Amino acid sequence: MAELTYNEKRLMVVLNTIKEATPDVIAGELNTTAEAVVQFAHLCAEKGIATLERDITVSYALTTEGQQYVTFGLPERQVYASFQDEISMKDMQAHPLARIAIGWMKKKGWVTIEKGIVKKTGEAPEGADEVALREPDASREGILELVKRGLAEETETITYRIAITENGKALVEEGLDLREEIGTLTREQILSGDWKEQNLRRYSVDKLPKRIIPGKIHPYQRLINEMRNVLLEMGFVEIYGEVVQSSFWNFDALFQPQDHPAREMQDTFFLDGSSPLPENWERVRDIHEHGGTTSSAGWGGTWNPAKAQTNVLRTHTTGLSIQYLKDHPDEPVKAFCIGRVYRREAIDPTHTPEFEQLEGIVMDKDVSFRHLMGFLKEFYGRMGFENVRFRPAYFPYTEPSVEPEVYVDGLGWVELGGAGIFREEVTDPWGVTYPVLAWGLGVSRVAMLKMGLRDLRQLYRSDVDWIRDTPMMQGGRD
Ligand SMILES: N[C@@H](Cc1ccccc1)C(=O)O
Repeated sequence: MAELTYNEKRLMVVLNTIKEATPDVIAGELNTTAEAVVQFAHLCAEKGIATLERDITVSYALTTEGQQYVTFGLPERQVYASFQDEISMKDMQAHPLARIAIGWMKKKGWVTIEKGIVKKTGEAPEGADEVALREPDASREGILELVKRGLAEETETITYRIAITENGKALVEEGLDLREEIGTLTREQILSGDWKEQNLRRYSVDKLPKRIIPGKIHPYQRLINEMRNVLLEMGFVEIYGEVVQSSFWNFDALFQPQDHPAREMQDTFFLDGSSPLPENWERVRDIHEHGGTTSSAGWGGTWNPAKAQTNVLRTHTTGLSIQYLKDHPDEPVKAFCIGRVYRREAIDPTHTPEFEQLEGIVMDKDVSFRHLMGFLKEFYGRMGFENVRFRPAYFPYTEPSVEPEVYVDGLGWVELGGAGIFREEVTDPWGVTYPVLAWGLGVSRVAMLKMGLRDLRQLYRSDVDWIRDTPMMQGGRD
């Protein structure tokens, strides 16, 4: 049998003398609370040395309203007694209890009502409810009737009886070590060797504790926080922006031609509203039409301001970078943004119409493509991707453009975003003259790789088991 705790032993000693008692009585003996006694008894009962019987008794008491009727009777009885054989409804209504009484008198068959006259039927025997009003425990049927009417209330009392079993008696007869238990040792007790004399509380080291499920940050949010910290540590400032953007900032300012396929309905969520164009929008128009004051030839054709005003759910965060540059045209600029973007994608394991992007820009005198690759290597390295390489790519707003790839064990090289140096067509309208390194990446893709997910949708489901079981990432920080 498992060791008894000090408290269980004390309980057993008391039980051995009194054999059986309520928790209150034992609590008095042990100088503790009845609740504690029930708990000790429960543990002893599990060991078969005591029994714990639980008894629920239901009792009834009148409510304040019920008490008001004890002396003169229920409302229907009082009103019934207030007239002879019959009374007009109108006269009866003068009685303060008439409103409650009328329905009950009818229901109980004491009266009939015809043409505004209330007539006694001749019989109005005392009901079980009236008996219960006098003596709440006399009639169960009656008291339940009163409970229904809110005139009485039910209260449950739980009583316990604790008794000793034969095994329990035998155990106490054998003798129990009743020295007080201690759970901690002092330095003195250890030095003096006194600990050997102490009755140490036993701990079961092979028992698994109950699983504790504390609140924790969602694994995806943790990763986002981690990325944010990496960039803050690298000296970037965070920028924020609206989810709803004008086509102007989402596309035109980034030198995406107005007939670019990405601007089609099937790729972008277009909204009903529109936004006014910013100051100097004409420069963007000129760039598109003929290159404006830059060395560019532009896209040609006529640029349509109405098209640029149409609102969209942002398809990338790059529109925020260019707006930030417009407001901060002087070097140096090191800024990043983490935000949700929207694309009209069919949902499958690797595509969702909403996902997060991380975007960064660096603008300074003499920064070059090598710096861009250096920044990206540094960032990916801090995110745990040691091997990074770059493949040539195309974006309408950068030149040169690359797609960084990271090496992932088991998967090989995985594309992880886009990067490049903003074209003059993008920077010139806002008076930005130094080179701007720009890059963006899909945060959810990084999450898939880091968490080994096969299905991107897992990040957005409220799957509490997955959230609980996903460990805090290695090297992850808050
Ligand atoms: N906006 C690009 C990423 C990018 C950002 C900045 C420069 C170049 C590319 C995308 O959505 O994929």
